[in-house]
Amino acid sequence: IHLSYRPSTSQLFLQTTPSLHITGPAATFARVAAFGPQTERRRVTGFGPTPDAAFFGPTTSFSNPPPPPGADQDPASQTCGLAPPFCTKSRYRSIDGTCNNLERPHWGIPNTPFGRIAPVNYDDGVSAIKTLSKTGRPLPNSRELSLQLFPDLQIIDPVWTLNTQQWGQIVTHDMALSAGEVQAPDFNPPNKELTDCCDDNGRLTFTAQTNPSCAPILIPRNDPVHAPRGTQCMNFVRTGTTRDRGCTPPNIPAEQLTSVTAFMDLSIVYGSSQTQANPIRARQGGRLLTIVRGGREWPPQDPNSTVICETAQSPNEPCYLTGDIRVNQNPQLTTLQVVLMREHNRIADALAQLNPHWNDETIFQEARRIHIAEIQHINYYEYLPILLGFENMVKNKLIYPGAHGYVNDYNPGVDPSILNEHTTAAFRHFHSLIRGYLKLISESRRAIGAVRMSDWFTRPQLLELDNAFDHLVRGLTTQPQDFSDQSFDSEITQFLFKRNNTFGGDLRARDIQRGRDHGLASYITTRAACGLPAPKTFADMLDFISQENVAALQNLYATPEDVDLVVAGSLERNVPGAQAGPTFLCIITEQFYRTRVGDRYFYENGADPDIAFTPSQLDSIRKGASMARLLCDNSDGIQSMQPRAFQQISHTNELVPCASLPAIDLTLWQDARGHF
Ligand code: HEM
Ligand SMILES: [Ca+2]
Repeated sequence: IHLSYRPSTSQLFLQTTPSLHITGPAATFARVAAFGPQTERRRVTGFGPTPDAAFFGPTTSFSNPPPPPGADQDPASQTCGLAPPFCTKSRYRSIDGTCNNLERPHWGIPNTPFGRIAPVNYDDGVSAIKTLSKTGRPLPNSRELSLQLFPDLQIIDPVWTLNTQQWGQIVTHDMALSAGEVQAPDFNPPNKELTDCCDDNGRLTFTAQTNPSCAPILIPRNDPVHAPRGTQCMNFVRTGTTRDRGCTPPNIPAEQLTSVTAFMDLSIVYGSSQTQANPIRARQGGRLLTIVRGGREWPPQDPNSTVICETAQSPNEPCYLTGDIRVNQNPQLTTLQVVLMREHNRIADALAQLNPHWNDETIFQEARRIHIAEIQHINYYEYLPILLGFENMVKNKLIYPGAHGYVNDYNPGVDPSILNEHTTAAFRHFHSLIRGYLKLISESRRAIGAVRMSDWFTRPQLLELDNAFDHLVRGLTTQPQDFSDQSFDSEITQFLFKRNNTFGGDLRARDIQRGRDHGLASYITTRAACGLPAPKTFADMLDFISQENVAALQNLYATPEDVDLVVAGSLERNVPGAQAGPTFLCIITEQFYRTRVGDRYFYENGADPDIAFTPSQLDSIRKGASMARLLCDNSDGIQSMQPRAFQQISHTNELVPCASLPAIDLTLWQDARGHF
């Protein structure tokens, strides 16, 4: 993990990157910064009274475990053999995130490992998937845990819309993609032969024995859905690691690699590499490439459509190409991706009007930069407070409400990499918010129909049928999301990617299995890493988990030390004002702190005048960026929206005409002085 963020690594980059050669005090700083999280001791502090007093106790500090012997000789393990990039200062972010951190140009880029706050936990200490209890017996089966602990209770959220749930998947896809997951159609194109550990009929294959990446989820004998049908397994392929790529010595634990930029930089729109970025640009007017059908703009067709959209009934059916391979996974996700693509082009068209002398590249980069700022603002000031609690965000310096002018909190010593605990455990808790049936809502906000999610996995054609696009957008902002609790919708626990079968996969079982695949530390160890009281017995867990759930855990696990983070984290009572328990809240808060202060291009940062927005531009982004306006501006013909679009319509959040909603004033980007 961060083990090689050490002086040796730092010297490597400093020596091979002439433009960054630093001497004197700055060099000392670079060496210290090279220790990354080890020197950057960060404190997460709590808010308000809660059942878990300790979370609100003095501090939590994240320091990484000491590097194992030999780690110091291995600077390449961080970049997995990639040559350190040569950085020149640029007004714009690179597409792949390189050189965001000028001292650590590879921080936050694709094909680097996730970070961790707690030590690895593999069966063999270095890479084998966790299967064994401390007692030596097998751990409880992932599917069994899903069935026993995460039923479909359909308890709906009284305040927040489905848009809150769905935007979460957008935020996630911007930040992480566990690499080498080749089984699901939503990820890299599958190489079926190599990765079919369990075939389409639910039978274990020969590959399951020959491919060490196979870790199929076995169907328990008492499975009410799959056992009667004779299903043996669900496919599961392990995530690619530093060891798979041969860039870690045998005594260093494997770390999973990510495929996208860690930065909140709309890599889902613009791609995480030049190879992804090139085919989606129009190379004209700074626009993204679109196809016009039915008088509306849609993303271009994925050349690999028969693989990516495998449920499509003909190769001519729409299957979109965007910056993210998962775009076609479910209709609501695709809806928001189309909104974002159109928003780029809307901004680009306005800039082109205002600045006829700008070329394609300038318009593209300026539009991208404004778009990213807008989404960062929505994420930090409108979306995240719903999940993390406003007070918590203020106290932990994730937001500065009421700030005028810049917030110069960029810290080059903070590694913006995504924490494994965040992407593999904590943020997946919000799979609990998913609703299986998506309402289609008219302009007068009446339900005119509903679609079943599992009928439309990897089939984005739905968006273009009978004006469904607007109906889906209004559905997102009208239908309540599911409550944040231990209930997971059966559309994702019994029917995930079911294709033409009656039943399908189980996302919760996959979350649990993935946690073991990634060698996540146990629930107890992770609590300790967060500075929360670590239960020693099952009874100790009663302080933050209900009696029924503790009893169920005790029934399933041989010892408290075996309890998975993914499992017990989702059983903790929510912290008041937040949508997760103390452990997940700690992890997610830490993540979004790093994502903010580890991003040199964060929109509120004004330290570098070549990068910063002008104070009036920043002011306009703060006043004009909103989820409501974003949806209004980029739907086909929606006329009205409630101002707080993550929140249900109510007498304090009534529908208003779209045109009356505040907007970013793009005339502030008119280049009168030839400045840009
Ligand atoms: C709307 C329907 C959704 C579906 C069908 C879905 C499906 C999936 C699937 C299949 C995976 C990979 C599972 C694995 O094999 O490990 C995944 C990963 C993940 N999902 Fe979801 N998801 C949905 C929504 C969400 C939402 C709303 C959130 C959070 C707010 C979320 C957060 C995550 C995260 C953090 C990961 C791990 C990403 C990575 O590291 O690769 N998902 N999801
Ligand atoms: Ca990104």
